[in-house]
Amino acid sequence: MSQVNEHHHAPSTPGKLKPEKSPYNHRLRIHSSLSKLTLWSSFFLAFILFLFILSPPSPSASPRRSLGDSWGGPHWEKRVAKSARRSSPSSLSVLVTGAAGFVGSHVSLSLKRRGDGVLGIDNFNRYYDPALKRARQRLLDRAGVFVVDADLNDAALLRKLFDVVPFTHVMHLAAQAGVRYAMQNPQSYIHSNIAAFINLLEASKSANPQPSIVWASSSSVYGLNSKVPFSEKDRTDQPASLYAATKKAGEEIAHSYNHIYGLSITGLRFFTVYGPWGRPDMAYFFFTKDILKGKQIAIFESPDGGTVARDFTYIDDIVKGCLGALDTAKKSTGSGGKKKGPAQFRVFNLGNTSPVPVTELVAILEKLLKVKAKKKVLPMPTNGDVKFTHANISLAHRDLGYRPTTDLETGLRKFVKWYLEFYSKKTSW
Ligand SMILES: O=C(O)[C@H]1O[C@H](OP(=O)(O)OP(=O)(O)OC[C@H]2O[C@@H](n3ccc(=O)[nH]c3=O)[C@H](O)[C@@H]2O)[C@H](O)[C@@H](O)[C@@H]1O
Repeated sequence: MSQVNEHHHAPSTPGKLKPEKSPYNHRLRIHSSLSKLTLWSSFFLAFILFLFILSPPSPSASPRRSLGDSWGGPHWEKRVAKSARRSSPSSLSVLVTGAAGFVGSHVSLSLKRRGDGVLGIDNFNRYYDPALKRARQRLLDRAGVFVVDADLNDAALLRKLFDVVPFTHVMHLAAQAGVRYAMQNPQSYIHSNIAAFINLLEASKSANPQPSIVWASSSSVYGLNSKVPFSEKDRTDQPASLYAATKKAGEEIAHSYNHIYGLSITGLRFFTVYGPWGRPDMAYFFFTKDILKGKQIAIFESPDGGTVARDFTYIDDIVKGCLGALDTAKKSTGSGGKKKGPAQFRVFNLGNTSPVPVTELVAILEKLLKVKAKKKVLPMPTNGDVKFTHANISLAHRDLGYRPTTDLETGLRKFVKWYLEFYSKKTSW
């Protein structure tokens, strides 16, 4: 989820519907009956509004935002608490940010399935089709995960959530993703990846108990690093995009909160995650769409004419890495907003350890879709793309038990199956 703040959560003010009094109603009867009518219809409207505010949001609610989406109130708090309730004291209670996003929805479902309490939050912004996010939300709703429709920059909301639920963990997956979009909308990266993250850390450090935090960084922090495979020890001070720079900044900000407040924080550097329910802004997704439509696709090659490759990582492997990170996270040490001792601080690569050229990705898609792609080879744009990514995952293997098992063809087969079903409209999600 990205955090473009399009929405306000001003409490509804039914009191504003007070009937107006006419100073002339003693003179003219007609005026009198008119003002009575106005009075009664105002009461009626206020009553309807009151009922509407009290009514529980329907699980099959339309993707449109409604007054019922505003947060607060006893019914809302009950829903929040219920969703976050764990099945046993040894289970986790996790606040998942970006829960209606690609990785967020998968992680939320996995946690819920194994008995953890999960509360989601997402701002449903329009970076890509919100209808897909709403479809993921419906899946979550059916599984018993409530997704609060709000922006992480809303500090009062976050305080409220931590008041209602003593979260043991925060899985922070909300972000403005995408490498190339940063040229178009730089502010959205600051809003979501910097400001929202700080807001979340502020709320977490003041919470009692302080949760342990696991969050999504990115392989893009390696930027112009040319030493392969990328190890956590390699330099990450040469970002090639604003997106990468904000993720790197997030890692440094996380360190300062760990140092000052004793928050336990784990950053996960994801490597080009793909799979069912994925993000339509990513190449494998829109290549599939365009190939099926017979539209030309652009395949980037590096400035020296070489292939561009990615360490594409399947969503189920990433989910296992996220759960491994949550399960091995130590407790935060602070309380009352004050550090009581040193806290855990970790960074892991979560990749597949086998880079595949984009040309190969396209060949697999052509095979699975049984359609020849109309390809055009173009020089890689200079707006943030890097030539090559390749993860060294020995640290994640050692500490999280992380071991990816899905190769690109197997994973893309699952993606294509989902894609065809989802967009066939035969299944209603
Ligand atoms: O690993 C990561 O850290 C990042 O992975 C992806 O970024 P990227 O690998 O650039 O993914 P895509 O945008 O799907 O591009 C995949 C490959 O296709 C190439 N590409 C993209 C678009 C296009 O039209 N043609 C093309 O050849 C890109 O150069 C790249 O090599 C995600 O979009 C980021 O949010 C994430 O943080």
